[in-house]
Amino acid sequence: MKAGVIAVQGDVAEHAAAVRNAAAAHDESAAVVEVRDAGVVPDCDVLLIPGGESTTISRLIHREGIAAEIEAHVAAGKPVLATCAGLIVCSNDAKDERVEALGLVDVSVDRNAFGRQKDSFEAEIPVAGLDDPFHAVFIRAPLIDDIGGGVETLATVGGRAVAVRDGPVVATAFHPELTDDPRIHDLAFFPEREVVA
Ligand SMILES: NC(=O)CC[C@H](N)C(=O)O
Repeated sequence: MKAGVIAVQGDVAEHAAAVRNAAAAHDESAAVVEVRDAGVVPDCDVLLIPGGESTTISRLIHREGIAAEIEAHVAAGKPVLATCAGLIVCSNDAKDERVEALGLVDVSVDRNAFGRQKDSFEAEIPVAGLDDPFHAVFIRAPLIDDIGGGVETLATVGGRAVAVRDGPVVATAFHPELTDDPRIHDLAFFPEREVVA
C-alpha cells in the first residue's frame, strides 16, 4: 500500500509511523511518501492530512496544486484520514477566509472552538467500530457544528461529533497520530478487514 502524507506543514512523521503500524497489523507494509509537490498524490492508495495549522496547510496545498489532486483522490473513492487541521481543510466551511475548504467532508467547523476554552485535553472516548475506548488527544481542536445527512458520526464528546466518516474520508477533531494506538488509521484504511493478531 502506498500512503501519502500531506507534508506541507504539521505532524507528518507521527502519521507516517501510525499508518505503518496500522498496515503491519494486517500483515501489510505501507510505503510512505511525504507529499510536498503536485504529481505524487495520483500514485497513492491512501492519503493522510495531518494536524497542524489549517490556514498554512490550505494555502500551501492550493499553491502547489495538491488540493485538486486530493479532490480527485476522494472522487475516485480512495481513503483519506484527516486529523484536526486536516479536518478543517477537508470541511465544507471553516468560517475563516484564510482556509479554502475542500468540501470533502460535509460538515462546517469552528476552527479553534475547543481551543478557546482550553488549549488541550485528553479523553477516553467510545468510537463506532472499536471494541474499547480510544485515548483521544485534543489540541486547539475544531468544533464540528453542521453535519450533512450523509455523514456518519463515529465519536462524540459532550454530545458534539469529534470523529466522522463521509464516504472514503474519516476525519477527527483529535490526533490519533499522537498515540501508539493505530485503530483510527485502521478504521480509515482497512474498514472491512480482520486485524491479524
Ligand atoms: N492541532 C491542530 O491541528 C489545531 C488546528 C487549528 N485549530 C487550526 O485551525 O489549524
